[in-house]
Amino acid sequence: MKFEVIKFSEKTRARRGKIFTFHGEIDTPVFMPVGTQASVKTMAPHELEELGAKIILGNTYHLYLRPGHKLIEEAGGLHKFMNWRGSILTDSGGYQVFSLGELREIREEGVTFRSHIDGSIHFISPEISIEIQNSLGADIIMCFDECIPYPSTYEYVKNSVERTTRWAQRCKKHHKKSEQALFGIVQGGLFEELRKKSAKDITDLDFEGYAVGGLSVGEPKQEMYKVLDYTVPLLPENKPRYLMGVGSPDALFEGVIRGIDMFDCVLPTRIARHGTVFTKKGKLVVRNAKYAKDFSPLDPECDCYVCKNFSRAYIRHLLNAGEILGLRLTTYHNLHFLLKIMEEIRKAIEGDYLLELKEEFFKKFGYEDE
Ligand SMILES: CC(C)(C)OC(=O)NCc1c[nH]c2nc(N)[nH]c(=O)c12
Ligand SMILES: [Zn+2]
Repeated sequence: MKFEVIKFSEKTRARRGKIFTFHGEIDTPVFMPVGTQASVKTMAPHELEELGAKIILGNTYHLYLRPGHKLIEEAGGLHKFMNWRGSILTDSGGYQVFSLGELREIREEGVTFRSHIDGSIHFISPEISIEIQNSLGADIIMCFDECIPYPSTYEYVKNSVERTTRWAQRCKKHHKKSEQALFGIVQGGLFEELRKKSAKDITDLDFEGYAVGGLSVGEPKQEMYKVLDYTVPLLPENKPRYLMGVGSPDALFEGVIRGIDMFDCVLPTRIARHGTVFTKKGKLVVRNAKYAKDFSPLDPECDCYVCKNFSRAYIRHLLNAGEILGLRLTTYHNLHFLLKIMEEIRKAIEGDYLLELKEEFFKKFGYEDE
């Protein structure tokens, strides 16, 4: 994997860059749609390509439990199995074990947990996580870390961060496949001293990219931005920076301005399935009765396939009738909306008007500016 910064923004820490993997070029800053179980829910690969998605996420935890990483390896790896021609980043399972699996035990060696699917008992260690990600064959893989719950005591966070660093060391030692780039993950909760210690210890291990983990876990957004203000500058300028689990429109702008290059979030696809879509003028709950006879597009300012061909009334009907097409149309539009924002952000960095774009977007979307 190669990363190039093409342009530094003058008035912010934003950067316009390019990541080169075996599966193509990725313009940054980039939003990565989440395809947890080898599918970005309701979207076919050709639709993701139409939308301009260049990299998607897969999850070690889910794919290990079902259908199994060995099966996917026999299929020729995750790209082949799901017939996705772009790039893939797999998360290490750390976060998912803590949030989905019924956690049984965290030890230095690794984590024992019950599967959320059938209750069977499993054990994942840094080494096993790397082996699973090697079998899946993603272009970018993540260290096995503990995503610390919020809120947590200083003591708990300190011990956890130190173990996450030892786990990162074990991941680096165990990772042999150079065609897969291994990223380190910085933790530390909301404690500045622990974030700085984690950033130093993880960057000292020298990875191909760095993620900021343990944010967007329920803390106030302003707290998250503060952590980024003092953590991101400690990460090498010539490596990609990835803010995990973050992706509401405002957080994308705030993260880019603070020097983040990569984002992932289930939000756009999840709220789509619940009938909420993004528009330039804010969120719109299209399954709401008030749209029963609204024959205008989801977002009159949107140029996506859905907004050019279908009305709010029709999509509302589909959702209320439980028609799967409804989920597909809201998902397609929300992904277009976020991918389009990232395209506008990339252009704004190139033209040095990122802050003006943010101002205009926030005002129209209805975000009260801080
Ligand atoms: C609650 C949501 C998912 C919104 O955010 C987070 O949990 N944010 C943190 C996060 C997301 N994905 C991760 N993967 C790993 N390995 N470690 C992490 O800390 C995280
Ligand atoms: Zn649209």
